Amino acid sequence: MPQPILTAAAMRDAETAAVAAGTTYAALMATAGKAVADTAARFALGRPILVLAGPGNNGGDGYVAASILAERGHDVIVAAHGDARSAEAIAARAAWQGQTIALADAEPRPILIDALFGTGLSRPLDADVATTLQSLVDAAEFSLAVDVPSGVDTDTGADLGAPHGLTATLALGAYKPAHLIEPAAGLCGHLFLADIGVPARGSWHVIARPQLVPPPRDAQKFTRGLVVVVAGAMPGAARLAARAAIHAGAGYVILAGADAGQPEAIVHKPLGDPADLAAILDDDRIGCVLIGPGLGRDDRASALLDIAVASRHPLVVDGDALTLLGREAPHRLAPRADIAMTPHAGEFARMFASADGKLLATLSAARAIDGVVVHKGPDTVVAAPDGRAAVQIERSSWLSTAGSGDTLAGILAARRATGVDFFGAAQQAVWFHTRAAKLAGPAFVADQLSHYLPAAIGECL
Ligand SMILES: NC(=O)C1=CN([C@@H]2O[C@H](COP(=O)(O)OP(=O)(O)OC[C@H]3O[C@@H](n4cnc5c(N)ncnc54)[C@H](OP(=O)(O)O)[C@@H]3O)[C@@H](O)[C@H]2O)[C@@H](O)CC1
Ligand SMILES: [K+]
Repeated sequence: MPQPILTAAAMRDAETAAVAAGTTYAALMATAGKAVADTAARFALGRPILVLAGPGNNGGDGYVAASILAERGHDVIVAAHGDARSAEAIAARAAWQGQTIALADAEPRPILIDALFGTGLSRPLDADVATTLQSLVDAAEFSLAVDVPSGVDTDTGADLGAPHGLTATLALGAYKPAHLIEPAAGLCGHLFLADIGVPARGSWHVIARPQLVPPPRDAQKFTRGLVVVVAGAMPGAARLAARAAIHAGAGYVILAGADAGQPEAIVHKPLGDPADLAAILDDDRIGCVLIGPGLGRDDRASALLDIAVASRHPLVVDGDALTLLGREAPHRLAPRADIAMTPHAGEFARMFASADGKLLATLSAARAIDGVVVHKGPDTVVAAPDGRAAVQIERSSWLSTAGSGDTLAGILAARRATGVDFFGAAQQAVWFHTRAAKLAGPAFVADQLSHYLPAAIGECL
């Protein structure tokens, strides 16, 4: 099973369930604190440690970690902020035998453990706390956030005054949205996950490496998956998408409305009148249609979009087609089942409201169109209308290049055409896209991405 992603409330529920099943909150805190101590010790290499301990159970984890590290012979000082509140945090603080100073008096030390606030943060950090925390992080050689960086909203990933430049974050028990959704994800540094013995389940998870099987022995090009890519005003974008589709496992790719270019295996079909598209799409062998990359935004583009929406095949809507739909997206796509769209942040904002953070906004969009929404970015979210969501954890910032989105859309169409449903196909597409980018190396051109897709697929067989 891929790793689940839990909100703060869901994590608390999981802890409550674990306690009902026989453990105690104190035992959970002991396990969490030990995980923090183990991780800090790996990187401390004997250097002096400063633990910042807040008033809640995050601070409690910090006191436990401080005690374990001191017992192991490390030089540890705790800087406390606020009185411990919960019974477990009070006990953890009482058990700490070493030096305790006030946060305001803390001097930098090479190793910093940030246990000020965790999933219980309920408002932005006070300005003086944020300033002190930032200066201690800046001066540290290695800084580790306990559970989440202090000052991020666990559920939305909003920055509520968290420090920039943390070296690492140790997620306790399960990933939370803040570990994966920007801007909080970018503030975590290296991400580690500690099992604290709390069984965590949910309908959200991180995107894992796909598991594929080769085509069956009796496979032929049409059963492997027939993709139709519709070209428009800027045919280069559709060509990139078609190339990605044929490298991503589709058996047959038709580029409607543009010269195919390379590779020759892509089949070109001319589109004189938009109505020609209806004839091309009248084919039961088609496994997926992609419309949008370089489509244009004029009347002809809109007519092509209407024909694609009216077709009976699984449909990927991307690029210009999303801008054409705008706020009308839920209405114009209402007659459709089996649909996926791939907006970047700007296209998403033109179609849907974005309150409540990226994860919830994408889930609500998926419900609105009754289809899968792939909300692209460094923190791509794939959401299904039934409430399932998957978030990218492997990343490549080199994917921020022209044609990258066209390539993703082509991969998605190919994976859907192989028979995977859109929720699964979208996760595969996001994974292959990122993996191909890593294989391509730095500063690649989007045209090159397709060539690395077969190797990425090969890693999943
Ligand atoms: N349950 C368990 O056994 C386990 C829990 N674990 C650990 O517990 C963490 C969650 O603990 P938590 O719920 O106590 O929340 P946490 O963030 O430490 O502090 C909340 C306190 O801070 C206060 N406060 C909030 N915002 C503030 C602000 N801006 N400025 C000032 N104060 C502010 C808030 O006050 P209030 O909002 O009530 O006014 C409240 O008093 C979790 O992240 C993990 O590390 C795991 O180890 C597993 C075992
Ligand atoms: K923290």
